[in-house]
Amino acid sequence: MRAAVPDGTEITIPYPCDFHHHFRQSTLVDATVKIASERFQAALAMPNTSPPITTVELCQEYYQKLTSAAQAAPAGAPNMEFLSVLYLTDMTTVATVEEMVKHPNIRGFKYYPAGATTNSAFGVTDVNKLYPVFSKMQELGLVLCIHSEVSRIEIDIFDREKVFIEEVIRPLVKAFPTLKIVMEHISTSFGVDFINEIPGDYLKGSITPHHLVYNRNALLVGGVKPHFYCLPILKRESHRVALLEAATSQSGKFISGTDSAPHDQARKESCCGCAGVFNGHNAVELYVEIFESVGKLDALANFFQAGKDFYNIGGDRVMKLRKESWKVPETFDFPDEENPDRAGKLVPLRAGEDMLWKIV
Ligand SMILES: NC(=O)N[C@@H](CC(=O)O)C(=O)O
Repeated sequence: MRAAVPDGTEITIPYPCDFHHHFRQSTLVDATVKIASERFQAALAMPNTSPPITTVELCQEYYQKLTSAAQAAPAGAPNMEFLSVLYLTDMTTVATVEEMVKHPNIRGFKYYPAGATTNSAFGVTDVNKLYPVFSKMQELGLVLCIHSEVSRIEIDIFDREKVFIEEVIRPLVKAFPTLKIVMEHISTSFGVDFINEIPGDYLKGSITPHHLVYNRNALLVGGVKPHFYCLPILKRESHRVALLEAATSQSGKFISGTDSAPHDQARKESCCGCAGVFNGHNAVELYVEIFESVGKLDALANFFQAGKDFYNIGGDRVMKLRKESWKVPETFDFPDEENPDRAGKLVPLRAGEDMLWKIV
């Protein structure tokens, strides 16, 4: 254990961005945007809404909705920037790539293997058919964000990232060496090793706070804890340690992406609970806390800046944080998306527990 810095210590970091955020749709948007705007200069909005954002038109409608919500938010950053990605399907065409590049907020595609996670039923079933799309993306400098897990039922849930790397990503990177790719929310040492192995600046890995702080014991020891269930699923301790070494390595290959994924409490605490951790309210503070725990506060700047450089987010805004504890609420009251007349609740990550760092 490293010596912790004393209470009251202040640090300054590049204003964080979140390169993987689920704002959801309908009644949740105002609340998720308000919370995110208190912490992030820019956020990449995930397109696995219901219905999914598969066209430029749907994307721009959603972008307007997010932007209006940020402007209406009483606190935080009214200038918060939203980056958009379209949901890649088997039907996506080269013409769509040519159209989307005309809109500066649209940065690329999100590739969900069909069946891999929440609202991924319209995702990709045959990656080879999309090679012409990737070729055009490479030519135009768009980003391919990938949920890097196979979804075949015979593959163990803890092995899905490892298998996907060999079956899909390695051939993809070989075929398109200058296509900008983000392996999102990597969860294993296999993801870390693969990203480190590929030279150049075209392949990045985003890492969530929960994969840095928790291993699968948080989910499974002492009873099943559904609020720690997410995809990719939390892995064993050696993988968490590898992720933390990667995030703090200052290599510029690993970037911030919270995967804040709110689901109503009733749907999480269920006999078939859905995947997703809600951390939009404390993600930055968690990154700081875990970097501090290994004596690597100095590496925060590289971690946050690497993603901003990759996605060309300019500006020299900074964020100050102080070592000062505060308590995370037990729940947040949110309208229920599926039944707006019902008062929904979200259970945040670290519900009822203390955080060690506070945004000044
Ligand atoms: N991470 C999750 O467990 N869930 C995400 C989808 C995703 O990013 O995989 C969601 O939309 O709920």
